[in-house]
Order: sequence, then structure tokens, then C-alpha cells
Amino acid sequence: MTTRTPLLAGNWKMNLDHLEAISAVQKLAWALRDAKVDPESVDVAVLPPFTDIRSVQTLVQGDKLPVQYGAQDLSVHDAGAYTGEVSGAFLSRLGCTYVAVGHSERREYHAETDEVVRAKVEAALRHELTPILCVGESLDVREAGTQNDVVLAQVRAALDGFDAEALDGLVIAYEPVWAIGTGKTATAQDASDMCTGVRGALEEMFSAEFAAGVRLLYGGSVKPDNVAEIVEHEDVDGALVGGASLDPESFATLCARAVGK
Ligand SMILES: O=C[C@H](O)COP(=O)(O)O
Repeated sequence: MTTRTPLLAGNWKMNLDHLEAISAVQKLAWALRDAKVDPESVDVAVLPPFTDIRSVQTLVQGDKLPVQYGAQDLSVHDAGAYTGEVSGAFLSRLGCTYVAVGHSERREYHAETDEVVRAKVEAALRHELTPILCVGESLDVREAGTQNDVVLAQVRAALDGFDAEALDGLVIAYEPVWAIGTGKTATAQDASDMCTGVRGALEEMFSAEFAAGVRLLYGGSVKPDNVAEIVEHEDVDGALVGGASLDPESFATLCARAVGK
């Protein structure tokens, strides 16, 4: 029987400044309460820009809001002469629970290789942050029908050499690149098939027990209207939501529908 707690994570990308973030998180908490989303049975998180995180921390911790938070990226380094980089140590000090690693926008616009992604997973773990490892295929790969090979290779490369204990709590988000911000969603069956494939790969790499504990999310044009269908599949434990997480009321509705409210 599955005991994985569903996770709905809102990746704000480069949207909402720190003042807007305060308002958005407060409204999200109210809307989740109004929608009767039980924080004991579902995790709701936001991943704001770095410059917002201190404000979000102050609000969430001060008012004990049932919203988790994290960052969209981190440095492979812990400290030093790395202009513009943000250390996992700093994120940890800000109370972050999660950090996204290997988002396709990082892979594409910042040339992050599988090697860099693996180093970022390691950096997150060093600072007790839960990595949300993002994997996904491009449109040409999907059209060639080799998406399973590509995505499972990304998973293996990012997790190569770790032991299961170190990866406890790991989250993996399957985000087909062609479905991000395009309004095109993979079918619920496509999402489910890939998540089942990823879980199988985790079982081969580590153990059945480990694989059964990893939360697998789908991301790519998830909206309040399609989330229920996507997460109803056994292997899909939630969603990584971009555009539809920017409006707090709409994101709360999405969270409520994901858990059948
Ligand atoms: O991290 C989130 C994904 O990139 C999905 O973005 P989207 O929901 O705007 O398609």
C-alpha cells in the first residue's frame, strides 16, 4: 500500500518579487484553509526566486502557515569566489525544505549537464535539502519514441554513486520539455507510464523499498482542470506546477482537486 504523501510544488520561476511573494503566500494559506486542504495529508510547497525566500520564511515561520518552501536552484559549491551563485548552506539557513535541481530551463539556458545536475543533488544533500530532481525529454526525443531511454538515463546519471540512505526523501519530477508552459500536457497515461518506468529504474539501482518511498511528480501545463486525472495514477504522487501556481487561489484549487476535495 502506498504511503507517500502527495506533493504539489509551485515553481514560480522568475515571477513575483518579495512583496508580491508575501501576499501570494498569505493568500495561498487562506485559500488552502478555505478549500479544506489538510496539511497532514498533503504537502503544498512554493519555490520562489532567491530574493523572496527570506520574506517567505519570515511569514511562514512567524504565522506557522501550512506551506513549505524551497529554491529553484543551488550552487554545486558551498562557499567561495563564485559570483552570483547561491549556496545550499544559505538555503538551509533560510529554512528551505526543497530545492529543484536540473530543471529543463537550467539544462537548456545554463548548459547544465548531467554531471552538474548530479553535483547539485550532492550539494543539496550535504545541506539537508530535499532535491526535486527534474528530468524530461525534448519534443524531438518524444517524436523519435526514445523518451524512456533518455529520461531513465537522466535519472541514472543524477543518482549514480549515491546510497539509498543518503537519498532518503528524494523527489523526482518528470517534466516533458514540450509540455512546459505550452498548454500541451502529456496524457495522464504518458505521465503515469514514465513515472512507473522511473520507479522501476530506482528499484534496479537501489531497492524496491527505496523506490516505493520516492515521490514522483508530473510537471508540464498542470492546471486545476487536469490535475485530478494526472495524479489519480498509482505512481504519480503530485505535480510540479509553473504558471498555474502564480495565482494563489487557483493553485489552492489545484491542490484541493489533486487530493479529491
Ligand atoms: O517547474 C514547472 C514546470 O516547468 C511546468 O511549468 P508550467 O506548469 O508552466 O508548464
